[in-house]
Amino acid sequence: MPTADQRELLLSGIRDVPDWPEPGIVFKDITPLLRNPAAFGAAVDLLAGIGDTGSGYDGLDAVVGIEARGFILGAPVAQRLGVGFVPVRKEGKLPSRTSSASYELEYGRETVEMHRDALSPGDTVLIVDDVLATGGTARATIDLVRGAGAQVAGVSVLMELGFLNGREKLRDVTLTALLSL
Ligand SMILES: O=P(O)(O)OC[C@H]1O[C@H](OP(=O)(O)OP(=O)(O)O)[C@H](O)[C@@H]1O
Ligand SMILES: Nc1ncnc2[nH]cnc12
Repeated sequence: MPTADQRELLLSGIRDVPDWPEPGIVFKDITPLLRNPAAFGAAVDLLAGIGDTGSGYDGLDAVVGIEARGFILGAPVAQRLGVGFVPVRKEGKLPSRTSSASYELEYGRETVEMHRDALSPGDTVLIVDDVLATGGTARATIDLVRGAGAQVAGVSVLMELGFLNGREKLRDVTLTALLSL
């Protein structure tokens, strides 16, 4: 988990954009964080479990990242931990045979897909994304991973929007949110 200084660094890179993508939504924009190498690096290390209180997730076979912002964070986390990366994509983007799961978002409905041969039974993965809001995206991803016979070591997100209670949908996994907003 972040130290007080790391928390400030991460927070300084997250910008509120009111009424985007639709009226009433306050969008948490992480592009300033990505632009700042110190903040981006801290986010990657902390999502990988590397920090004051840990030396990184052990025993993983892959990191699963969720399109699109989960790719930006998840791929370097995989590299940091020395494992491969599995993309979970929005419907119709993956070229080979897929499994799919649908869910509701704060703003609309989505389907996510994963290649059927991306994971093997018995694999253990860490799921990475930027935001946990209603929890629908993470829930669907967990279900895809488990549907492949793999295990979820944890779900790590940069921030959790506590007022949306996404955590309630993820009671059966270890959820790590670097920030609760
Ligand atoms: O907890 P939930 O309510 O499911 O919401 C969280 C998801 O919403 C955002 O993705 P979005 O679908 O907006 O896609 P993007 O990363 O392509 O912008 C965010 O990156 C998470 O994946
Ligand atoms: N308010 C929000 N800001 C950024 N990403 C999100 N994903 C779902 N809700 C979001």
